[in-house]
Amino acid sequence: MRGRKARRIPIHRTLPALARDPLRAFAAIGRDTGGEVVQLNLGLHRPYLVSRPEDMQHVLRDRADNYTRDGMLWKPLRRLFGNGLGMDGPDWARSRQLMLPVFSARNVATIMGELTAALTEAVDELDPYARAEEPIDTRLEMTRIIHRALIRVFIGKGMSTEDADRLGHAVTGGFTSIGPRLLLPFVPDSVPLPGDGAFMRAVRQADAIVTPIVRQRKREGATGDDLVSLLCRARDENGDPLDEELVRNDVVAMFAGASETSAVALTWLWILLNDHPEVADRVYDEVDRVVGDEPPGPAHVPKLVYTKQVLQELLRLYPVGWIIPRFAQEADVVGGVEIPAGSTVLASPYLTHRMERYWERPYDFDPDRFGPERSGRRAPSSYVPFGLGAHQCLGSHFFLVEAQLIVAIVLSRYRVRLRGAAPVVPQAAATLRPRGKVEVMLSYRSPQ
Ligand code: HEM
Repeated sequence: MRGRKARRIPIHRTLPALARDPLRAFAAIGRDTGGEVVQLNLGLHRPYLVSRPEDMQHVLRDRADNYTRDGMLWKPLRRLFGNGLGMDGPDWARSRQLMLPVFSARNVATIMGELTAALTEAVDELDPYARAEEPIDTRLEMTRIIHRALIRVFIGKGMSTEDADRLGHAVTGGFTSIGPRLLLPFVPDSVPLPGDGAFMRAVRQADAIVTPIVRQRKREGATGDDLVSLLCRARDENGDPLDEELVRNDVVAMFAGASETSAVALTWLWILLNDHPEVADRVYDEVDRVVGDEPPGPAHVPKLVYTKQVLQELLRLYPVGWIIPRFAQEADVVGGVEIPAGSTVLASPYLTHRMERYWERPYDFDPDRFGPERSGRRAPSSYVPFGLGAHQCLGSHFFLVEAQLIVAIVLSRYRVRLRGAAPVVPQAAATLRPRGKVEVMLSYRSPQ
């Protein structure tokens, strides 16, 4: 099968613009090319950019065997995740198979009570800020709340809240410090780059926290139904238990996949509600109507319909996983364009979600797009915040349920206002996050 050579977006156009404001440059390329597969000329590094729904399907789903997690992003991350869930190959396939039931809608329903308790206790810790009328650092607090939930429902006993926070910092530190290796994927591991030391410290810290828990769980017989026990009890194709390192790798990969993404998405939430008061009013009204004077809990989740639409639209406009890099093992043709073996392919949900062909007024924040009347008209794979195909996010349902609960718990107690008047702009790092610190003020909605 032959295709045409990719149109090259030249270095003088891409590099300065990408360095100044990668997202704006990215969006402009997407607009100009109408979703055609193009090659970015970044000097030594020349990745292919993919965004049309059918091309996303090809790369991430239909030919997932050819487009693997290697090269850009994944090569440096391998040192943190090791083999297993965070990577590719037989260890990944086994771990994914093992973990699928944990993330099923049925299992998420059974852990929802525990999840609500963990989230409610974590939100309680915001009370002193509301009483003292002091701002909270949204990203830090959302991260803390998410860590509390993750340890309670997935890791079980054995990890203290301090260790969960330290593991979270290690993972976030790991993601931040691999920045230079992300930008310079052609530099061999043997050549030191800034950030390497911090990254390796993060890897050692993750080991020091998770490995003793795995050892202890194995010693005690791993009878619980948390994720660590499940992995400790699992057998490989020869009937042997998974080794300690593989269990450690899967726990770190799950924690990393769940915490940074969820915390960043929930930070965007308060910004968007602040910028769109008419949407915020509807969310407050829905929480009041559905939850009333009861403590928010699992029974309310299916009724928080508009809240879910807001979360879905938030992930359309700001897909936290804005690019999903892959490495072409063999030559292929995508969207009529030749992809040589060994190329980096960047599948970009950020661009897919901004294509006018699939989205009316794509730059507007409009949660009604996800209402029952308009959802049915959506083209397949035009909404991909959780990826697609073989590696599609395991935690997407869990995230939406968790976020609906957080919104219900927070908004039934407090009115949330963003501090400062300057508009918040996105920053493209390993995740698509708001640039700088985002602070909010909480005030009680009813007298205390
Ligand atoms: C806003 C929240 C989230 C977003 C935007 C998100 C996004 C994604 C994306 C785009 C992928 C695909 C990566 C790829 O194809 O290489 C992915 C994979 C994954 N996510 Fe999520 N995620 C979120 C929350 C979660 C949560 C809460 C969990 C777990 C509790 C989780 C666990 C995972 C795992 C384990 C994978 C790897 C699956 C595999 O490789 O087979 N994610 N996520």
